[in-house]
Amino acid sequence: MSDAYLALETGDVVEANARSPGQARGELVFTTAYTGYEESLTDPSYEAQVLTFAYPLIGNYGVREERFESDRVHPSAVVARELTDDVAEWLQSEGVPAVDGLDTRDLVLDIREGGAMKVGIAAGPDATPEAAKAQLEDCPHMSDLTDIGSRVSVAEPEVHGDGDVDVALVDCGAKGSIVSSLVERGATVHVLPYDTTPAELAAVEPDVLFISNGPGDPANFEAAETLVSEFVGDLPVAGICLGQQVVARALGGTTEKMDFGHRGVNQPVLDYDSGRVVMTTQNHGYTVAEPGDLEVTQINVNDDTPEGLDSEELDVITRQYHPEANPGPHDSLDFFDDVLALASSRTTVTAD
Ligand SMILES: NC(=O)CC[C@H](N)C(=O)O
Repeated sequence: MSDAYLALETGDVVEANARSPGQARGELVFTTAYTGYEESLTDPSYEAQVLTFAYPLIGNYGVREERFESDRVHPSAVVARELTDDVAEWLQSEGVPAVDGLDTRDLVLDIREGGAMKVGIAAGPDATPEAAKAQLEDCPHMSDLTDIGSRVSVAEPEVHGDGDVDVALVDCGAKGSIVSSLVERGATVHVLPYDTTPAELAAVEPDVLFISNGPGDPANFEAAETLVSEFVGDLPVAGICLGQQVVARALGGTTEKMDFGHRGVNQPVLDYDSGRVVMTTQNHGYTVAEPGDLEVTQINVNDDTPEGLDSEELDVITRQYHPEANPGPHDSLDFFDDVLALASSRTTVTAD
């Protein structure tokens, strides 16, 4: 007997098994990643979304904290064909509803055809279809979550590492492995709140301004956009995922919502300069539509959307995918070397 219900925007109610009880709502998205469930579930970019795993078995190598990208689970609920007990117990302890035992192929086709949509979920002994529908009715649009940054950012600045290059990482929901990728390469990383002001940024005396990944609509990260507009040209600027979108918007570009986005660990990206295609990890539902003052240097082979933007004149480099590769292929880790090289060459030029 089913003890969980998913109410979809299509009007369908799907029955499932409750693996972690509770009620939730959010934007229903899917990832095709077959590994990396610990990293995905702790990625702050999934805040306010309900994450469906297209791969049928999730949890077959346990749950280990070393692989977490932040200190909590961010999707508001989790959907899979089959969750192992390890993952179900972890989600229960985090109070995040989870369901399995449904045909996730159908759900993924619904999302591919109808686009990312709202969902309401009710799971557990008292769950009813009506409760799931009530959750759906209360579900806001992603773009209406205007202060989503406050749910995922540090409240106070933090410093990590003790290197020669000072990176100001504006935390719009940063993954932990972005910080560690920079620290491992010899940076001091100043993790700053998403609403940092230009004066607060200047006080850090950074060598590079780096805008992190993060959840929701990039249009809702106006403070970060202001930082880029104010400091570009004076400081090298880098960004990952939401960071690329914010940087493009600050430099005269535009962003738009995609139908169902890119979420997985095998998204092919063509680099125009080298002619090489690399495999990348991705998690985004918005894309840069117009790059403004930036040049598109990399594109997604599947749909030609911009994956890398650059301005040699302004010392800007950004990536739409996740070069920190947690989880996922390590093909693009050299992005972090490129960012730090930009900062070091700037330091030398200024000293001369
Ligand atoms: N991983 C991210 O930074 C996601 C960026 C943005 N929230 C999007 O969905 O496109």
